[in-house]
Amino acid sequence: MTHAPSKQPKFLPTHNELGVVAVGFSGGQPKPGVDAAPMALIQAGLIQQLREDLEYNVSYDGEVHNFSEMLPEDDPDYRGMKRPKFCSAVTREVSEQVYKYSMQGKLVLTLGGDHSIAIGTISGSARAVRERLGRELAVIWVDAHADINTPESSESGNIHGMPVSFLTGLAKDEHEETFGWLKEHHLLSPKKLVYIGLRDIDKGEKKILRELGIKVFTMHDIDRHGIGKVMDMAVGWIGSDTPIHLSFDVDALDPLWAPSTGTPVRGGLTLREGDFICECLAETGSLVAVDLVEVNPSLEEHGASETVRTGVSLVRCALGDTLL
Ligand SMILES: NC(=[NH2+])NCCC[C@H](N)C(=O)O
Ligand SMILES: [Mn+2]
Ligand SMILES: [Mn+2]
Repeated sequence: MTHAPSKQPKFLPTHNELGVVAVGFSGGQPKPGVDAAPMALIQAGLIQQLREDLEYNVSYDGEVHNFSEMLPEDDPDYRGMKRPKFCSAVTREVSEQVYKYSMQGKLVLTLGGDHSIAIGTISGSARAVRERLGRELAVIWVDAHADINTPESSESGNIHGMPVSFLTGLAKDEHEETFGWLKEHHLLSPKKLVYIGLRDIDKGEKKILRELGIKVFTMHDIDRHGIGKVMDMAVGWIGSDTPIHLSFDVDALDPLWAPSTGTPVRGGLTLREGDFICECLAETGSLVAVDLVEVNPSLEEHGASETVRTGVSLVRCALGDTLL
């Protein structure tokens, strides 16, 4: 295994074209405020830093999309899911935006929003990577949670706890307006998925993770092996010849570093461990997309600026800031 930073990315035609999608969406869970995260991150200087310090050529339409025009008149619970039509419509739109940037050979950064938006980001990049490169996408999902409930296994009905089940095809729906738009070319193989940081997994999710044989590095594994070894194993599992989408839920970090998030869980990653995960993935040269989700500046307000600062740091590291 080599740790040499690759200047030329493996799956992108240039090293500095970045497409940014700002998704002010909170409908995958009940707490308002997570929709304000993209603006908070941008106001903290994220995009400016990506342009000026990291020298990315950033494509960004200057808007945080809140998708209010997509709010359905009537959106009753369906199969236990809350706001199914709204989530489906928004993620479908996000999928198209990510797909377009990715087809242009740009690295895609999506700022959420709650984690349900990964239904859009990952389906868009999986499809683009298939069409542009003829390859299957791998996903590194960094989170306290597995977010792999099916509508039926979920105890909360919150769709931000379900994205991975829709993305792997474990959950499906025949109706276009409730995720039926997800087609084969949008999907991710469970063999190409690696979790890091888990520590709050629902009973039903444990069963699913075991049955699908998904690679999981829990906080216990990180304590046992150290984050360095865990990253070697994670990257080794994926292989050096596979495009990678990083989906980073800020609640993977300990609430000490990221208190302002909807479902905090104690006993998480340190800021350095989080940054290190991002650095290792930047180092692979295989990243094609990055999501940062679940920053909620209206929760634990005294910690909001710290959480935003953490988010900025994670994104900078994923985009190569700390590589020589
Ligand atoms: N993206 C998140 N923060 N997800 C938390 C999910 C919590 C719980 N497992 C649920 O399904 O409701
Ligand atoms: Mn989480
Ligand atoms: Mn999550």
